[in-house]
Amino acid sequence: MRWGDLNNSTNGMKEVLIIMFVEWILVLFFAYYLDQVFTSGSGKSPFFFLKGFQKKPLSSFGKPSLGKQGSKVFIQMDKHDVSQEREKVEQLLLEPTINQAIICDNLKKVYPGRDGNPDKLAVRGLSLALPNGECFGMLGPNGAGKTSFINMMIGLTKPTAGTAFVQGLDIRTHMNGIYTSMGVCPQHDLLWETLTGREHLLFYGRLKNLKGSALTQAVEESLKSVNLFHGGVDDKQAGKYSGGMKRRLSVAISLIGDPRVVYMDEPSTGLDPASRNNLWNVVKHAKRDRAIILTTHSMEEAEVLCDRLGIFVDGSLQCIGNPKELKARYGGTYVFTMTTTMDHEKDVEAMVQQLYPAAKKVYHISGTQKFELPKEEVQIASVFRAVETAKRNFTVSAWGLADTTLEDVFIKVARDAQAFETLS
Ligand SMILES: Nc1ncnc2c1ncn2[C@@H]1O[C@H](COP(=O)(O)OP(=O)(O)OP(=O)(O)O)[C@@H](O)[C@H]1O
Repeated sequence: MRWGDLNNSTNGMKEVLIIMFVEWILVLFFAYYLDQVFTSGSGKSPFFFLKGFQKKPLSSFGKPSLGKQGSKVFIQMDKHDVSQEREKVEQLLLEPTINQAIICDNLKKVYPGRDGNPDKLAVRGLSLALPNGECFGMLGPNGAGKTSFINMMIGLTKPTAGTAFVQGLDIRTHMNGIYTSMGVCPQHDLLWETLTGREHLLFYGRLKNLKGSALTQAVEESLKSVNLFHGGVDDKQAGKYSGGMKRRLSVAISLIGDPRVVYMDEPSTGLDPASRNNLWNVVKHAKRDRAIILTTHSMEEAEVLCDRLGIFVDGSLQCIGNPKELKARYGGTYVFTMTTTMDHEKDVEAMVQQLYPAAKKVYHISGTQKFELPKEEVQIASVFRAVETAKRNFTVSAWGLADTTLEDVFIKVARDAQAFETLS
């Protein structure tokens, strides 16, 4: 066959080539469609191509947003601090500055429902701006969407809507550029059992473009900083490390190569108190000149390490601020606890009600009761006097008066958000 034979109507080659070309175009579209609908993480609705024809709503910044999950409709009302953060993001997007390490712009993640289940809205429009040198703590109950958020930021999954900018680069289009300045400590250690701690760091150091003596020095400093240098542990296979040692190695990996932005997903899980303190010192030192996003279930860790905190419940930020601000905003109460025998519970309740009629019982289990007392009314001396009188009338095994802790704030915010979710 020669090109000239295509004009010969008797061999039919021209028609065959046209059919192949048309088939190729159709199959290309079909493959693209299957990829969009079935790809893990970025899976879209089977009718995603119709979205372009739908009328787009005007900007949703700062306004309550209405959404639908399965047959359930939810109304998302931003709290004042959260809408302020949104406005800040909006402003920063209009006038970008180099000072911001991370800007999340209405980031959303929806996992398509399978087997008749409704879609899962894991992240419902997160707006957040993080300057260089800030450690931001993300707190939230299990399943709140923290890992889904981090997975989008590190390029493991694609956002369903919205986007984020890391050092000015868009996570949807410039992930390769972002990888060079990013460190990650995942929730579950991703280590090679047969490689030593030192080999892991050499490998990741090379990925970050470190070479020669700079690489050797960075690896050594890194091993020392997480206490994996002495006693030959650096040359032991990671498979033989304890859980705590693996965790410390994961943190060291996330920090090697001087990344500008680091994500740490529950970094101190499974560490004993001494190793945890050591790890906190590493993070405190590291956060001086880089932005860190850290998820944790430990309120103590959040208070020690984070400059600002966000409490994340059911895919949305419920509040944002530094730990002191949050305690002042959501606290406003002292917590009075008293333990007696069960038959004197009523006496304790009567005593508290008489002292502070606005007191609220928040916890009660076999003789131990907790009350929230309005801070502005409480006089500590009168509480002491009332307890002394009570002790003369019945046996008090233990009692205490405490200021609001971050844990109280967390429980309150999570409970209120879940109650609101149930109501709507
Ligand atoms: N690939 C997936 N497909 C469908 N649903 C998912 C997927 N990954 C997570 N989810 C759901 O999304 C929600 C958020 O999960 P995510 O793991 O992000 O929460 P989390 O806050 O990190 O929880 P934890 O503190 O337990 O790690 C959960 O309800 C989870 O079941």
